[in-house]
Amino acid sequence: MAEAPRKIVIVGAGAMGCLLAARLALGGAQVTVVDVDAARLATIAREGITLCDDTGTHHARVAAARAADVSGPADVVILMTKGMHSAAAIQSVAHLANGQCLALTLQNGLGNVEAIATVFAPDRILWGVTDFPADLDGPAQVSSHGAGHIWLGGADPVADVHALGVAILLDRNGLNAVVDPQVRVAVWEKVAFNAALNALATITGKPVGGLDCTEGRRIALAVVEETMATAQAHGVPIDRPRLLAKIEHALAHHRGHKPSMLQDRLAGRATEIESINGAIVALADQAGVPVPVTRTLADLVRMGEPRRE
Ligand SMILES: NC(=O)C1=CN([C@@H]2O[C@H](COP(=O)(O)OP(=O)(O)OC[C@H]3O[C@@H](n4cnc5c(N)ncnc54)[C@H](OP(=O)(O)O)[C@@H]3O)[C@@H](O)[C@H]2O)C=CC1
Ligand SMILES: CC(C)(CO)C(=O)C(=O)O
Repeated sequence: MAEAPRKIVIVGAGAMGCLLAARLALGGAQVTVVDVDAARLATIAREGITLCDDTGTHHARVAAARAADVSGPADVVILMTKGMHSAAAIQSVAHLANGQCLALTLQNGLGNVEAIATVFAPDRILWGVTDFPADLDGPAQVSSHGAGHIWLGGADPVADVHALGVAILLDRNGLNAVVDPQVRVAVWEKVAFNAALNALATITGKPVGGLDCTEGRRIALAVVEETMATAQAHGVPIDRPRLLAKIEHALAHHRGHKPSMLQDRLAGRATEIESINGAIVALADQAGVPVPVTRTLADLVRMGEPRRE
């Protein structure tokens, strides 16, 4: 797809979904957000989304609807729920998965592409990562401070041809997007980053800047080494200096940000621990790679999860 798509459906109108929706709508795209929270949808439909970023406060008009009420055709469906909701969320928009519609996930963790692939054909699925921080300040109010980027590509090489058009769409709306020919590596690097910082922030209750101490750095580095060994065993060559530079960037520039996993913990919601640390541990066990620190962080986060009745 050489031309940038314009009709966008964002599934999951939380912090990241609202950030993407506001930026795209402010740039002139037709954006509809979908969520399971009827009250949030009603607020967005009535008031639009308010975005506070380093350039000021912006109000974006965005359509909002329940999944079943969204009619196609759409150019792109962007999945932005938490990982444990991916399967249900993508099934809810299965009626849009026809014709030329693409699906993109910028979610953290592993397993989201597999959920999308139950609905979209392999040549329509894009994946990627973002280091934009986003915090919900109200049902339709999001803030994002500090620099951020998006890296994306085809989840399967047959989808690579569509990556440029979507990257152009995101990039021209201030979302600093590029096509990454090594997007699988980027996704794994982000998983390592989140396994270190998000889990540690959730356990300690500290925002990113609170992890910038000898102990925080020692634990984060151990998780990085373990995830690198796991990735290597699965044929994914993580770039160590680049990953460490991303962690340093977050420690320096996202100091006040509460990682999304900590936001979930503070709100009493389940976290993405299974698709981040849990997924690394499962893949490490398959390959016989020891990951004691990552496993311990996973167990500590699990101990704080809301009880399943
Ligand atoms: N926030 C951040 O700074 C960043 C987040 N990410 C990643 O982006 C993804 C989204 O995170 P974030 O925006 O923080 O998450 P949020 O929890 O803020 O938003 C997710 C939204 O999806 C909704 N949802 C749940 N199930 C469904 C469903 N079946 N259909 C439609 N909507 C549903 C949730 O509703 P309810 O609350 O009722 O469950 C919620 O409104 C995650 O993978 C996260 O790790 C990546 C980079 C930065
Ligand atoms: C914003 C960022 C990159 C840092 O923690 C993130 O991925 C998250 O909050 O989940």
